[in-house]
Amino acid sequence: MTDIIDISQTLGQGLPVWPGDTAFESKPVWQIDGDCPVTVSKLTLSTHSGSHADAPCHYDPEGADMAAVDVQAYIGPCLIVDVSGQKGPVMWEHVAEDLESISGPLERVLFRTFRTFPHDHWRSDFRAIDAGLITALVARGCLLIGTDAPSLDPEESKELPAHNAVREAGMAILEGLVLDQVMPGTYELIAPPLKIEKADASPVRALLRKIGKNENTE
Ligand SMILES: Nc1ccccc1C(=O)C[C@H](N)C(=O)O
Ligand SMILES: [Zn+2]
Ligand SMILES: [Zn+2]
Repeated sequence: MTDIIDISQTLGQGLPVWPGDTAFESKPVWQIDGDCPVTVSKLTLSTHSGSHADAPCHYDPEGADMAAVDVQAYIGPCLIVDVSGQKGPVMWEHVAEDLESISGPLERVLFRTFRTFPHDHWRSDFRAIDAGLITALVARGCLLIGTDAPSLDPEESKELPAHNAVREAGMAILEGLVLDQVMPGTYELIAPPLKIEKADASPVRALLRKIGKNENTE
């Protein structure tokens, strides 16, 4: 039985995207036929398509692009926390008990906010992460915050408090993860972004490897 869990959305036609953003499209430029030995396609997509990493330049005009971020943040031990039973923004008090039970540094934390991930429709009412929770995670040595929601902040937010708390701490961000089949617990995260110059985000193939004591570890 594999110890790898794929927590990535599938990028394909009809992928739900941020209202007004670029729809995902894959079109062949060459196709295998009598004269042509290969198929080569052209992808058209938003940098924030599906499961993706934000680059600092997405929310900070002076921020680094995707080619300049430290890839180490996206690989290493992580904690999966299930907050799908609560409503509204994810607050420190919702997760204090889970996190305080973990001794040592909490380098990466991924939050499951959906009971069932909306693979085929956009959910504008997704749950944001409260900026105070991010500040509390930074105090615990957190390098990366991840969520199954398409953003850390509410869809209509203009102030982006959560992204700004991340900016101040220099944390890494993963959004659009698929966590509804994952038991809470400790795993190894493997989710490096593509090295794209001038990009404000990059799709990732996000994977978890079972390592720690989880309810589902044999
Ligand atoms: N595509 C967009 C278009 C306009 C405003 C936001 C988005 C986002 O995708 C949000 C992004 N995922 C974020 O990091 O919050
Ligand atoms: Zn994003
Ligand atoms: Zn974001």
